[in-house]
Amino acid sequence: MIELRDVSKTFTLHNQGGAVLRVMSGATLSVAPGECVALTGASGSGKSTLMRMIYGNYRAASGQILVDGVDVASAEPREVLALRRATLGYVSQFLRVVPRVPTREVVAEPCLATGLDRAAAFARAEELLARLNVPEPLWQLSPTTFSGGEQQRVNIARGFARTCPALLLDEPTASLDPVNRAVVLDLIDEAKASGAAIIGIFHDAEARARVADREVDVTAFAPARAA
Ligand SMILES: Nc1ncnc2c1ncn2[C@@H]1O[C@H](COP(=O)(O)OP(=O)(O)OP(=O)(O)O)[C@@H](O)[C@H]1O
Repeated sequence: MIELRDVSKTFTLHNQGGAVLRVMSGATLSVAPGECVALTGASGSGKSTLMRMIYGNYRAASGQILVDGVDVASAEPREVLALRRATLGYVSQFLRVVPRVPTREVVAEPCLATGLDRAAAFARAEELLARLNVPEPLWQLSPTTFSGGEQQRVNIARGFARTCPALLLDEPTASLDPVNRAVVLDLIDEAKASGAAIIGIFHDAEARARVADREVDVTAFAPARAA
């Protein structure tokens, strides 16, 4: 479902004299449906960069990044957007809040975008908000004024609202209390059981051990130093 072939990445810092940073080369990785792979490696080794390349936020310098057969590395922006709508989900730690949109709708939106009818999309949103202990009186309000933890749980509810065949998780349990952390781990298990191919960054070692089938150390993809 997710397959990386010989992917490399360089950053060109235009505002710093055009300095070129080579951060990755030869990244090769394959994740099957129902499998969860945890990215590991020291800080700065490229875990987030790899994830952002798969989601299409960063452009790979070379190589192929196949998600459900679409090569994100060479796809047009509109193809990447279509892939995100239908196939590829991303759960980060932070919610991008759109003012005036009520929480219930923020969570239901990915389901509505895939054509689910409103009643079913809102029912799913409410189920997730309840499971993640977001108080019901808040559901009709925009999450703009919510606490950090409430916004994070709204974001997780949104990320798991629809069943994505491919799912990227960036620290999904970071700074959650034990009860909500357990809910998130259950949601990950459920996504796996429904066939999602998952790549995650989990600094929480216990969470990683519980949900990951395999670990991939991205340090192995560090570019060889020039002589
Ligand atoms: N937008 C960017 N522009 C320039 N360099 C970047 C950019 N994003 C990341 N880098 C560089 O790429 C390297 C990998 O960073 P990345 O954030 O992917 O590491 P990480 O393994 O996720 O680290 P951490 O565990 O600390 O979050 C770092 O050296 C970083 O400075």
